[in-house]
Amino acid sequence: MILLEIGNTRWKLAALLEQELNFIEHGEGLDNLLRRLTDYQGQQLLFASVASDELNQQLQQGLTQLGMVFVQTQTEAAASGVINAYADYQRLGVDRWLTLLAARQRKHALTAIVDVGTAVTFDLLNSDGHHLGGWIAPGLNTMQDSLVARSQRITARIDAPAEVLGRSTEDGLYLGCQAAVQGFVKQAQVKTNEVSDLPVDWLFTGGGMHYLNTNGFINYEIRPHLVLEGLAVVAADLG
Ligand SMILES: Nc1ncnc2c1ncn2[C@@H]1O[C@H](COP(=O)(O)OP(=O)(O)O)[C@@H](O)[C@H]1O
Ligand SMILES: CC(C)(COP(=O)(O)O)[C@@H](O)C(=O)NCCC(=O)O
Ligand SMILES: [K+]
Repeated sequence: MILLEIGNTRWKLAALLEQELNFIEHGEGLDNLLRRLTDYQGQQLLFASVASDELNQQLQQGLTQLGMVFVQTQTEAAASGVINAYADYQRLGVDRWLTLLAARQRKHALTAIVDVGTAVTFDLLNSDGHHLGGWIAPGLNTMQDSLVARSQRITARIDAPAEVLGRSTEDGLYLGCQAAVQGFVKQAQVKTNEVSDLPVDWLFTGGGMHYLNTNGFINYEIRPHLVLEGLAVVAADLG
């Protein structure tokens, strides 16, 4: 079965073969995705998307044209040993939901999940499988973009400067936004330690995960494909 995650910036594709997850590729844009999927014509596909209904419809049309049998998975109130914290459970992003399902399979312990993508999110899952809730903030590029859009004299750079303090607008903006992401993660650690005295397992995922400074985190893992791992859990339940 083919697994697909549609994030706000990138799609990620994997193949599930006898319960083993094999990452294929990530990319941007629906056209590129559908072109890539021509290699998998006629296969079964399970996908999750945080994109607009319009884009999801275009995707579904494209999948039908490729002869693919597809299922779109959505956030649930409870599944696979995880209980969603939201009163309005469907509003929890399906990518966040899937990271919770993946975390629960891994270990029954207090687990903190940080996804560093278009948004930066933090979610806590306790050892009973209760999702305790979480935080959402703009990610690095989203923060840069918002200041570029809302000011007159600010421009952004894409790649990381080799400095600690910016001596240009672009460097200062990048470094400041990066510090804000890092501060979000540090504050998540402070709050988590307030919630529980127990040791906490940290799972970091998302496009920016490799750039996080993990000093001060003891039990942590970088899991690049945690959302896809969650899709594999759903796939196993589908049978
Ligand atoms: N050094 C970094 N620090 C924080 N975030 C980063 C960094 N590099 C890239 N990113 C973010 O990663 C995002 C892409 O990651 P991804 O997990 O694929 O996002 P999404 O799931 O939202 O599509 C980009 O939008 C970018 O903001
Ligand atoms: C918070 C998100 C924007 C993160 O998206 P991403 O950065 O992974 O593209 C997404 O999970 C979402 O649209 N969530 C719905 C709101 C919520 O989770 O409460
Ligand atoms: K994501």
